[in-house]
Amino acid sequence: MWCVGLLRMSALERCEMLGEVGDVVVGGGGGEGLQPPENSSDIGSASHPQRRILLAERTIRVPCDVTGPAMHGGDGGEQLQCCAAVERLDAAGRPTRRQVIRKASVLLGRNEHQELVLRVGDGRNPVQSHVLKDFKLFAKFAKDGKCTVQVLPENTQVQLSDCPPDRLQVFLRTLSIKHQAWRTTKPLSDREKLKAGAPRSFETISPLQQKDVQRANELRSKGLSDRTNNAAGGSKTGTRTGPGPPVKRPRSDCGFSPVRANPSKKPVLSLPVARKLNKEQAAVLTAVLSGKNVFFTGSAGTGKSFLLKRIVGSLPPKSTYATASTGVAACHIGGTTLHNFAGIGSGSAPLEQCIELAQRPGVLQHWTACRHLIIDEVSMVDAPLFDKLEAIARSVRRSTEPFGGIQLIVCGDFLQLPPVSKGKEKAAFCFQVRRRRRALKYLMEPARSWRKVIQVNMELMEVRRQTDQSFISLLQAVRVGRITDEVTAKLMGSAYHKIERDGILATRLCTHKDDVALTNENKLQQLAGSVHAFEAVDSDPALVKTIDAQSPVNRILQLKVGAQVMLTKNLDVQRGLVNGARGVVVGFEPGKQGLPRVHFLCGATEVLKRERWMFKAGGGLYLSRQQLPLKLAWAISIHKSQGMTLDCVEISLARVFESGQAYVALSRAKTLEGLRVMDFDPRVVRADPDVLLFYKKLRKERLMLQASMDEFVGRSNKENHLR
Ligand SMILES: Nc1ncnc2c1ncn2[C@@H]1O[C@H](COP(=O)(O)OP(=O)(O)OP(=O)(O)O)[C@@H](O)[C@H]1O
Ligand SMILES: [Mg+2]
Repeated sequence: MWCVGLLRMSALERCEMLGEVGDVVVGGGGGEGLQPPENSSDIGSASHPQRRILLAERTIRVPCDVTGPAMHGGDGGEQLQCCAAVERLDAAGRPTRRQVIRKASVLLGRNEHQELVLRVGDGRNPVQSHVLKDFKLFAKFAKDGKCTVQVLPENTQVQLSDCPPDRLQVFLRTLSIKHQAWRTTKPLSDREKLKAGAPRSFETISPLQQKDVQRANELRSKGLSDRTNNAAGGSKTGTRTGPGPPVKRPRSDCGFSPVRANPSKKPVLSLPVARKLNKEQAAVLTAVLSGKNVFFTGSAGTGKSFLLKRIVGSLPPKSTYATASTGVAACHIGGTTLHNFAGIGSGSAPLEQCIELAQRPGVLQHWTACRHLIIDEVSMVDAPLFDKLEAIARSVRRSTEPFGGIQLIVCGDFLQLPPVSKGKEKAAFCFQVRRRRRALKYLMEPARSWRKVIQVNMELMEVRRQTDQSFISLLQAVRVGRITDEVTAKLMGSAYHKIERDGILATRLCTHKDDVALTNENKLQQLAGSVHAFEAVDSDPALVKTIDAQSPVNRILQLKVGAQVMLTKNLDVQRGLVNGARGVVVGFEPGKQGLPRVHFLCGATEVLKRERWMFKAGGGLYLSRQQLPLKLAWAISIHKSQGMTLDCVEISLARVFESGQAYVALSRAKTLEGLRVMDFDPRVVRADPDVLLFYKKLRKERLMLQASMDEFVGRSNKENHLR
């Protein structure tokens, strides 16, 4: 069965295989963790399902190993595609000669003497090989896809840039751990090498395994660490590794988490425990890496934003723009708003004017540099804006291709919040256009640009936010507006849920934002004790409005003991200190800063320090805000809660005004027990009929395609059998 074969195939072979079956090419791995695939023994078994999750247009068979591409031979941490600059340095460390390879292929391997070698090629031929014995690693900007390896005896440095960040981090981990594990073998002297007379060879390094980590750690505990433990990270000034004098302690820049609790007090290296993508998510990543324009959808909590972050980490940063329809959603994926990217203000000006705005210095650079445009929460992007962006892209990029040839990666759930309507007219979703008809007032038709641009539609089915199957089913029913008596009874019954614990009250989700501000202000005022105010430090105070629009934290945060708060950043996922975690302020530290001590529902009590958020502003500008990662959480608006996962919520649905709004509110809760609906009325639950029709059509197309594919697969299986 071809599924078994895939496990042992190279990326290229898999591309060919998939190209044959479904015309989808598997790209490089996305650095999805370093563990061997779970249940790897039964992956190839006959019972393992070949998954097809496409809604329409194409059918992708999910190769069985795409959940952890970084772990598999030929597709993991041993190679990079990026831009490389190789510089010769003089004695003072100044570059004297520089060779730039824009589309470089960088490989990690071993030569005939089993030495670690960094090989830089132009895709076809190796151009340079550097033995990594004594080198410095500058990995501070690994998260931005950049690093430098300085090879000391050669006085050469290799600068890598525009690497997919996730992949670079895996590459650096592999380099560091392999380098340390290699120290168990005594290096040959030049004389010994000559004597050995081995023919020149290069073998790509094997994927990183637990035994490599173990060996590196054993060496550390034997005291060799003084010389070697610095390969783990990097710093501004570089981290020297190799037989030099002891240097700085490692940092965690390239993804290492040196655990400091071991008895010897030495940092321990470990394989990263990155949360793996499930098969559906991995299939989407595969489709994206194949270069297709992809729309993926799925109900609330299926991990769309989680996956988008991985997609961002798997694409070259210089040409990838992560955006979302709202500032809060953009912040979840570390991106910017779509409006900000486009540089066309609100986008309501006529097309010609918008094209002019998009050609302003700084803004034009976004449009020309962009090769991959990511849009999260696309349900809130209206059709005129989408069509306009498509036309702008063609115009400013001087291309007749859809969206000017930019690869579009679009995600969202059209059964959640719709685009904001202007006036009384219902706004059109970006997959439809409004046409005036005589008999009917308006008729929605498929939008021209949506159909022209989107090549692959996929749907994530596995809900990750909730685990209780009956609650998941309840939410699915609400999503499509099918409210049974059982659903009504459960939601009405939730009004009696006691969800307060340890002084932490439920967050009220409000339909209108005025109610939010009022509730939070009043509740804070009602608390006894003095106010502690924390002012943000903004990189550019003149652009406070731009920062406010994208920041998940306010410029001024006022707290008192007893204030209900919510974490706005993932601080420690393992301990439950995640974005949306609920807590209560229990005190303030003594001293000038007076940092707040917060007790969280997960049980942890933490003193919170300022965190930094970075935002991309128009004109290629970066802005930042430093503030405590907290916001008042007596109340938040349903619109602001889109995309969030919340511990304990209280909802009043009486003033719901949008279809999908009730579903968004209810689906923020992780459990039914953590939810209290004050006044449930089945009439407030509405699913937009246009969206239901759109999804129905996509599913129908998928089923038709699947049937024809089944025929094809059945025939080819039979033929194989007969051969
Ligand atoms: N593969 C995964 N492994 C572990 N956790 C996951 C995975 N995928 C998603 N999650 C978790 O599931 C929760 C929901 O994910 P996410 O917010 O990305 O869903 P979503 O589809 O974007 O939801 P919404 O439509 O509400 O925005 C998050 O806590 C996320 O960390
Ligand atoms: Mg999301």
